[in-house]
Amino acid sequence: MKQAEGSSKQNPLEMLREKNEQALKGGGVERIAAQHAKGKLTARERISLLLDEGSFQELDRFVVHRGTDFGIDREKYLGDGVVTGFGKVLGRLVYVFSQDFTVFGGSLSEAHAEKIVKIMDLAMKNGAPVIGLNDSGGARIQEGVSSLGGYADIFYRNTLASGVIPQISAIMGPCAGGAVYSPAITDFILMVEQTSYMFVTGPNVVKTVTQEQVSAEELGGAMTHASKSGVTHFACANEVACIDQIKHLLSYLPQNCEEEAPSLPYETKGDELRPALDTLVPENPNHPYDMREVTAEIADGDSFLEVHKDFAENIVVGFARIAGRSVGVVGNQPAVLAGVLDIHASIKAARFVRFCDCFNIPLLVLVDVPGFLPGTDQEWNGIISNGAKLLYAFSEATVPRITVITRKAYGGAYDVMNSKHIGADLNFAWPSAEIAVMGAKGAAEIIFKREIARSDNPEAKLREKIDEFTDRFANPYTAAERGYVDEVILPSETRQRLIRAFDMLENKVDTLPRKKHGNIPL
Ligand SMILES: CCCC(=O)SCCNC(=O)CCNC(=O)[C@H](O)C(C)(C)COP(=O)(O)OP(=O)(O)OC[C@H]1O[C@@H](n2cnc3c(N)ncnc32)[C@H](O)[C@@H]1OP(=O)(O)O
Repeated sequence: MKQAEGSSKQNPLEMLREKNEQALKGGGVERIAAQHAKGKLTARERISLLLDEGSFQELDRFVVHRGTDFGIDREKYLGDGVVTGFGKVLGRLVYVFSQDFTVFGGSLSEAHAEKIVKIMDLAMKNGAPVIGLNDSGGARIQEGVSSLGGYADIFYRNTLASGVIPQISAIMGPCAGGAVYSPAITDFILMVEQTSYMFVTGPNVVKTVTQEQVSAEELGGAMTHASKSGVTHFACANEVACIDQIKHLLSYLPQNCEEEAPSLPYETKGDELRPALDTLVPENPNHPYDMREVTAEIADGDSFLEVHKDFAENIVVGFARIAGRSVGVVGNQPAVLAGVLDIHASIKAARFVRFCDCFNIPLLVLVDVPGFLPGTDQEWNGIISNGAKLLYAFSEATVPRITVITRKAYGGAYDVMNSKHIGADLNFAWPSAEIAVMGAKGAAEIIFKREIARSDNPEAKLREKIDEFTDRFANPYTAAERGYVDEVILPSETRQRLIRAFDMLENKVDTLPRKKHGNIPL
């Protein structure tokens, strides 16, 4: 379009070009250089890595803040510290917001919040995941309560969207104060090692209040939250790895709660037997083995994506494919604490089970559990209500659910770990399975206490009673006689059975009693 002769009005196309150029600069070249110097990418660079090339449609590029206090009205940046819009990841629609630390430290103003809310509302109406790339100094200090209101608007939507569309948060810089509660409500959190941190109160406040001296990294860095608190599901070596992980994760998930997860094409070549499984469980029931090896044998190729890898390692959770189908795997891990269930393991698995159930992802549960962890620490910190979370999560899940008992299934933990009694669809057991109230030694010591004490040779008597108990209960057949186990199978045939079983359960329909919502023991 030509500018009218003699007119001082700027050519409208030129004006748009200039505005676009200005918006792309964010907080300016110096701040971008400072961002790069910290080993961080800019908001826009992150989006281009995440989305399929050319698929990004930005919204609200020219939004500016409306603050007036402390001279902030003299400093405005197009976009106001967050880049928002939609695009495709591996050909599927996603909504994204990416906070721009170069503009007021990515802090959240009322306008910034409105941009995020807009894409969240669109995502809800159109049934597609929201991905938040967080890099922010939190509430825009100059805006006061408008900013706090903006956060609450987001928290509210995070909650309403929970279980409707997948929500994924990547933490790629600071995320402090109340700001942490948006990611915390989302389904998965990923953090970048060394450049990101999350805490409700930072090291300075901690020092003032508790006199503890702690660095930001130690207090709320990626590895801290991956291993100690369990707040983050993935700790990533760098931003590129983090974004790759988001894409990988999305490939297992449906777009929303009404859809099925995408299946990859699969054609059996008749080679589903896995002979290595026949010798994987050690003969000595007290010797460990790695449940991840079982998963690797059962799943397609290297499809197992472990979630929460460094947290509560006595239970393993993650996504895998079986004959192309996306499944959620929960497995006790005999290689760590003998696979015992404790508070953290129960919480970790319960949240994962609930995610899978929200999003129609069938569950495969691998059981080798000696029971719940004893001790004052566990009791005083609530193993009762926390263990109940896992029981509740399994009991409530209506997705196809299959259990394979590889070895121990003792006591209450047998019931909890997706037993038939709490609604599992099919339960298989390996011949090495021991389904009993407790281990043979503990059981013999209790029920034959007097007989052993009276014996001339208590040690030999105990041995005899252990053998007697082992013969009677340390096997899968008593449970199989009652139909609590549907079939005792050869370990090598597990994958074959699972392919068939998940196929059979493909059209499963199950409903819960009508209610507003249940009351999970939080
Ligand atoms: C419901 C939510 C409630 C909350 O969010 S409560 C939390 C409120 N936020 C905070 O307390 C954090 C305040 N910020 C900081 O502590 C630090 O800026 C932070 C995030 C650790 C980053 O430190 P540095 O990497 O050294 O960067 P810096 O301090 O030079 O900041 C870069 C630019 O960003 C600005 N900034 C950071 N946080 C801000 C905020 N919350 N509101 C307004 N502006 C903020 C800061 O002024 C600086 O601006 P400039 O580039 O010098 O113009």
